[in-house]
Amino acid sequence: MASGVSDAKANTRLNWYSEFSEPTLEALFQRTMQTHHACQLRYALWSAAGLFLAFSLADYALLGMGEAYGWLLVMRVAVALSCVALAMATLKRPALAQRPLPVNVICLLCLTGLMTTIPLRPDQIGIHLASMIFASMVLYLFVPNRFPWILAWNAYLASGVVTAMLIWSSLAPELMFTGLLLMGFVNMLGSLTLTRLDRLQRNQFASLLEEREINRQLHREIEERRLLEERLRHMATTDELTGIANRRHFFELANRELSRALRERTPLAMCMVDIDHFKRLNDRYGHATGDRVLAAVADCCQSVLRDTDIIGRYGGEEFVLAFPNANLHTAASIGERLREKVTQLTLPDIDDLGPLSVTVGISRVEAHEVELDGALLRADQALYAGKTRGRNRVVVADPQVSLLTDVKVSAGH
Ligand SMILES: Nc1nc2c(ncn2[C@@H]2O[C@H](COP(=O)(O)OP(=O)(O)OP(=O)(O)O)[C@@H](O)[C@H]2O)c(=O)[nH]1
Repeated sequence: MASGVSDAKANTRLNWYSEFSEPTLEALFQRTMQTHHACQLRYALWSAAGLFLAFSLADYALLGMGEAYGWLLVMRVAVALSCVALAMATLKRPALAQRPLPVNVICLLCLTGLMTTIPLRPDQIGIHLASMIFASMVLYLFVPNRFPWILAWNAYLASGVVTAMLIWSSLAPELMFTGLLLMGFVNMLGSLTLTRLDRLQRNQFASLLEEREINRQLHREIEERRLLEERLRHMATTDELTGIANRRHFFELANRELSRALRERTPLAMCMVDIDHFKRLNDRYGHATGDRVLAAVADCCQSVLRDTDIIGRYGGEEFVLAFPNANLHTAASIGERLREKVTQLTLPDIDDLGPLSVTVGISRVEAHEVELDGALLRADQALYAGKTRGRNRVVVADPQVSLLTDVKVSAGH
């Protein structure tokens, strides 16, 4: 995690004009800020259009209806219309707010328009200086332009206003000096404020990216841990070879069923299944084939069970099953179905496997029993009886009649 985050940090260095040094990161930042920049530019444009038009009233008051006023009015309307046009365009295409060309054309129009008022009203020095300071602050604070461009436009504004005043207004040297000092202060303050704002925004953006990266990595680690836990749980509860419950897990599930059976006074039958002559099969075909047969028999057993029945590997080639809500008769019929199915079992690529069979022992948990041991022992005894009676059969242990009864006597082999 540390390396990903430190990589992200290394990419967030800022250059002298407070943009990310990494171009792709700067592009991402610009994309993220696009709507905000477009909105900010629109406010600036609407305000500029309004101010330009509003000042035509002041022009009229000062100049009266005449040629100078006419020219001023034309200039003001032209600038205001350009501002409105760009503002409308950014509504449809917010990306325009970050394009140098449209923003700089508007800057040129507004600033030049502002300067043209000087020769037309050369005696209004105070108003010109105030307008210039106001325009300069607007450039720094409200026009979403890149810092070098903003510096360039301020330089244009300052030099233009000074030149115009030198040419058209008879400004006293000390007033000119005060004006220049004022412009210097405004530009210094504007630059500092803008770089500080830019840095703050980008640092916040970088922190957000870093936080997102940490979150992503955390999610990945949580997911990996969840998968690992799932695998461990699976390994702790499942027999690797056959995929059914291992002995410990089987008894956890079977004991839960026993508690339910005792609580609800419902029957619970137990069943032991053992593959016949498995040693012979192992000796003849090898352990690998023996393993495949074990897995196939486990699958076969599972396929005849009801949803509520439980199966586990007891050990070696022996399986243990629990049939909730099943009396001896039901359990015997499931056992018989299982035995029958195993006799039809084949392995796809082994033709001469010979007949497979299992012997099944069945018992039930008696009313007075609170543990599975007794029923398991009786199922095991029934299984043993089945083996001695010739295998490939289902034998039921019924303690009430002290009998081990074959469900159906099948030919042993
Ligand atoms: N391939 C394989 N064989 C196993 C595994 N576990 C136990 N066995 C073998 O299963 C065989 C069990 O043999 P026995 O207990 O004599 O029983 P059997 O040959 O099936 O004879 P009956 O049960 O009397 O019909 C032994 O040869 C064990 O080595 C296993 O996981 N894989």
